[in-house]
Amino acid sequence: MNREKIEYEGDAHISSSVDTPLVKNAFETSDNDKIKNIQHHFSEIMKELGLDLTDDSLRGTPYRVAKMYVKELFYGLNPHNRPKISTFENKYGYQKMLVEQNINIDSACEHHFLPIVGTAHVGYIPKDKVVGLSKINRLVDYYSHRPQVQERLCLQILKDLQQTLETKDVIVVINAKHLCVSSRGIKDKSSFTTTLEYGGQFKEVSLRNEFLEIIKNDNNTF
Ligand SMILES: Nc1nc2c(ncn2[C@@H]2O[C@H](COP(=O)(O)OP(=O)(O)OP(=O)(O)O)[C@@H](O)[C@H]2O)c(=O)[nH]1
Ligand SMILES: [Zn+2]
Repeated sequence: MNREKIEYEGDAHISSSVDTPLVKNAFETSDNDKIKNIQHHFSEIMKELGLDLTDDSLRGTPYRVAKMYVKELFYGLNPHNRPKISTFENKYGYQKMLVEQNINIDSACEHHFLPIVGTAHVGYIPKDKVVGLSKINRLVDYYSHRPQVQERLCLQILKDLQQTLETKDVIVVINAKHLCVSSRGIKDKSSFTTTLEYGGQFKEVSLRNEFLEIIKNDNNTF
């Protein structure tokens, strides 16, 4: 069996209080073994539901679901998958706000394992470092691909960017729809959830309002 030992030390870039809660040995099992184990358990769930696993359309589903969990939906649980964030010296001396808007959010609710879909908007005021634009989107994607609650997702993105950019002057807004609210339970199709977290200069109402004015045309259709 191909086992690789990976020491999980939490998200090196964020404080432990906003780490995703994981059991200590979460990364002692290789991806391949995780897929094999989840495949087994998911086929038991399907059988329990009365589904015929000899049917050619259903036969591959336990493997498909297992691979999707480990490699696609929850790849962000593995700290080795954190994107490499290249930063550059702020040679041009840009000192105003930079806003990366309408970043796609594809996440999953940790209470029901149902999708959370929406958009994130990230603003920051550079000090000595600027970041490659796409890296902000990549970081949002990484933290989204875990079982999440929206509040923690917002904080994880904020803390990581504050650490990476060496400035507290960061703001993160997420607008998202939770399928656990819209497609089951209360089945409210119209509501969505907004979270915002910020630090440094964004504690000032006027700067925060400037940011909120810039993002107000969020053309989110969910
Ligand atoms: N704060 C927060 N709550 C969330 C998030 N995603 C889902 N939830 C909520 O988690 C709660 C779980 O509540 P429970 O009462 O344990 O579960 P439930 O019986 O399925 O709840 P209902 O959805 O009301 O049927 C629900 O109210 C969800 O709406 C999130 O990102 N943040
Ligand atoms: Zn949920």
